[in-house]
Amino acid sequence: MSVIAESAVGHDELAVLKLLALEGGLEGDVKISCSHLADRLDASNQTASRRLQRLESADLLERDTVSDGQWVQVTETGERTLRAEYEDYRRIFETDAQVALEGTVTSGMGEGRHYISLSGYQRQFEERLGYEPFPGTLNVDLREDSVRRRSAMASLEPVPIDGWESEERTYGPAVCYPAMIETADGEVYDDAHTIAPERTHHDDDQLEVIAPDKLREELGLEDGDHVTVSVGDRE
Ligand SMILES: Cc1cc2nc3c(=O)[nH]c(=O)nc-3n(C[C@H](O)[C@H](O)[C@H](O)COP(=O)(O)O)c2cc1C
Ligand SMILES: Nc1ccn([C@@H]2O[C@H](COP(=O)(O)OP(=O)(O)O)[C@@H](O)[C@H]2O)c(=O)n1
Ligand SMILES: [Mg+2]
Repeated sequence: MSVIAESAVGHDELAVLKLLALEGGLEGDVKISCSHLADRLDASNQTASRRLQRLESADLLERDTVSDGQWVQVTETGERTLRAEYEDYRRIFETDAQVALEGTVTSGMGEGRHYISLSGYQRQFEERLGYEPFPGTLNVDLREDSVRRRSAMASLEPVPIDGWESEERTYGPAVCYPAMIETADGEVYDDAHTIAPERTHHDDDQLEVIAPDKLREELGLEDGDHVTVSVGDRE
């Protein structure tokens, strides 16, 4: 059922959702009539009504019908769907903008320390990031919307760290981006980088940050503390 409902939502329905949001549908209920909507869409009343129905079935919209029209409100799922579109346009038009990711500090598996200390990586950090990182990665458990927004980092300029080999084994490459961390108290640390190792035990919801200093000490961070990591060069 939900598959049918979801597949019924295409670009035409999204256009209606956007229109309703423009009329205030995100902030609260807006009152519309099908004929007004049909006018705006340059479509028939039936078409306008069908699109509203599909949006409602897909849980993107809530409706309350009254005698002279209907009250509509864009749902949380609806807002998320619009935001995903917005992120796409951001990626098209805003190259090199900052991507702000939010989450909470968390402990990992204690492996970051080992990898960051290896000379095959250290050499590259000093050369390409300009510092010797504190041995470890500060792990940030990203909020759901930030996990999605993370893909916007693809439009930023990365600092590549190459894979290498020792006598015993090979080590994978990683990608770094310049980053700034801000705590809930407004304390800021500027010279950090995010690091995404190609071989990792973590999923997309974990962001790893490296810096010349121990960030837990510099910023007084403990597990569960909220941080914003702004990724990308400042304009
Ligand atoms: C620079 C760097 C290189 C890594 N290379 C590898 C690798 O070659 N193979 C691997 O299994 N994990 C590699 N990892 C990933 C770690 O095993 C681990 O998944 C990750 O860094 C999280 O560690 P943490 O939970 O201790 O913070 C690397 C991590 C970093 C930071
Ligand atoms: N720049 C950094 C890097 C790591 N750390 C912390 O240093 C410790 C060692 O890092 P790690 O990656 O080996 O450990 P976990 O992230 O697995 O807990 C962890 O407590 C990290 O949160 C930090 O405070 N500042
Ligand atoms: Mg770590």
